[in-house]
Amino acid sequence: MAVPSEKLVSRPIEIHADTTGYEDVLTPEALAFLARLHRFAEPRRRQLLEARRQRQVCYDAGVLPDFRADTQAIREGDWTVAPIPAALEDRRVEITGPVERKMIINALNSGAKVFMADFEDSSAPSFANQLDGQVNLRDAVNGTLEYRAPEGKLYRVGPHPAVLVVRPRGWHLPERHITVYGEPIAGALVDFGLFAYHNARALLAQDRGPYFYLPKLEAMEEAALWDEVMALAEDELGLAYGSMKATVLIETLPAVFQMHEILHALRERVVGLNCGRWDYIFSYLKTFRRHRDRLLPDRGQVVMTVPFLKAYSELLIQTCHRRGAFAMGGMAAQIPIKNDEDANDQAMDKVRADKLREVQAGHDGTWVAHPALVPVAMEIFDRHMPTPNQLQLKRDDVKADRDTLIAPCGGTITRAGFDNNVEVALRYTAAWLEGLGCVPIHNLMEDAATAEIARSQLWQWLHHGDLVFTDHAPIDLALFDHALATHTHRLQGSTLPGARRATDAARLLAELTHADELGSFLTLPAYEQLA
Ligand SMILES: CC(=O)SCCNC(=O)CCNC(=O)[C@H](O)C(C)(C)COP(=O)(O)OP(=O)(O)OC[C@H]1O[C@@H](n2cnc3c(N)ncnc32)[C@H](O)[C@@H]1OP(=O)(O)O
Ligand SMILES: O=CC(=O)O
Ligand SMILES: [Mg+2]
Repeated sequence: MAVPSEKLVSRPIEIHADTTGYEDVLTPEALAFLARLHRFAEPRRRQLLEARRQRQVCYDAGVLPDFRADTQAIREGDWTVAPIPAALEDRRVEITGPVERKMIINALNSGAKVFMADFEDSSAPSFANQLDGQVNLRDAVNGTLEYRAPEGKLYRVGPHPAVLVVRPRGWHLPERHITVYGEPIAGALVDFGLFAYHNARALLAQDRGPYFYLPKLEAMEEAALWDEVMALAEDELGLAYGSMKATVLIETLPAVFQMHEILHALRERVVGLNCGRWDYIFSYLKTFRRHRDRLLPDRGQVVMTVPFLKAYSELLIQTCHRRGAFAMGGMAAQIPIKNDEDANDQAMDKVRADKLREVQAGHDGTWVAHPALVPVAMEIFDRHMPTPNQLQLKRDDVKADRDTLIAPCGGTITRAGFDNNVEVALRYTAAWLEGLGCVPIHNLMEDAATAEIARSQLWQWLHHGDLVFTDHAPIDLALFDHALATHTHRLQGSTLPGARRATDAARLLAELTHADELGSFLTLPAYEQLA
């Protein structure tokens, strides 16, 4: 008798988790919709991830990223993106945050123009976090979102909520709790698909729409896959072609060389590009992991005015405005500092300076991580951007060539910078394993992207041999092991987020840092251990 194949024994779509409370989200129809998206996208998604690996092999062999020869006609062609919907015409300040119930209400009420609801950098993607997020967002769209705090305070969405834009996970992350014929479905499709299935029609009826931020793309083909997934979803849901809108984060080094191409691939639905500066720095580190001449200094020194970051943000503005798309700025990591007025003033000044640089460069809007920063950023953009956006500012003066976009970054590696990287990478990973995707550490917002920078820098500094600190002391693995043990001990004995998973996080970080190769994403091995 023939042995039944995997396809015959496993059911088309299965959930490997407790679904109590999610029955209205995980309906048979919604799951069938996810299965269709999966069957359509999965083979290509795998090819695209393989193409990323192949490109990295070339970079490791010494090849430098560059503009593509085969897409020159797109870069030089005369075309623009489709008109931008009225609800998104003024996005001067956008607040971002996890899809947690109270925070969604606070973000919608924050006075920001847009709320980017984040299933990605600020979410530890446990099944409960991602599904609770879907329930919360569905309630927000239906107008039934409320939250009663343990101390009794009732949270409700006010009369003028920010416009909702949802960020699904990147193409690389699987959702192991949902399988199709035994194969995990992409996290990106789960976050996008469930949100679209339950909310797209309702949003369009409210003069808003199914709007998305697309993270961590590395090539125009990855954008094209999103375009086709959205077109399929529109077709399945009976929506007009192009009604789903996308803003793409340019947050990888390979993608900066394909910004025209990415806009072109999504031209019927793209609204803008965004400078995802933290992942971009991480991507610079990863792309050049074998290039000793492009090591980065302490992450505190890698600010937006260093040549490679300045060139990236200005080229993004020029590219977007040439195509009629918005050029969104990024996130300053400062958050309000309680109980220290001077330190708080200094932090707010840094945010103001960052937002001033952005608006004067020609950005059409910016990001903040905390409601208290909305008026700070708003004041700068209102003063310097009297129009809803700056599409008219073409920035034809910008000349960002390949060499500037990958220019080495001067600076120093200090003991304090090394130690801070160990502490942040450990504490963030430990908090993430407990289910928290964004944590304040030393008064800075730390999320998956900033933690990736911290752990990649450690790897880079430790695997290029013979590097020394500013005081000439050698940077070596014994020092790392010692710092890791010290911070693990400290975290274990504290009441900080992550205390319960400190040992697991330390083990993971030690493995990643001692490994001969820089791992592609911290969150991939960490996901195996996420409760
Ligand atoms: C690289 C990138 O991808 S950036 C984008 C991803 N990162 C983010 O989105 C960061 C989002 N920010 C956050 O998660 C939070 O601001 C943190 C974790 C950094 C700090 O949060 P907290 O420690 O709760 O800050 P704090 O105690 O000052 O909060 C005060 C109030 O503001 C609320 N709040 C803080 N940040 C946010 C936010 N981003 N959105 C909505 N509400 C928020 C808190 O819920 C709290 O509400 P309450 O007074 O009603 O209880
Ligand atoms: O997602 C934003 C970033 O800076 O990374
Ligand atoms: Mg990012």
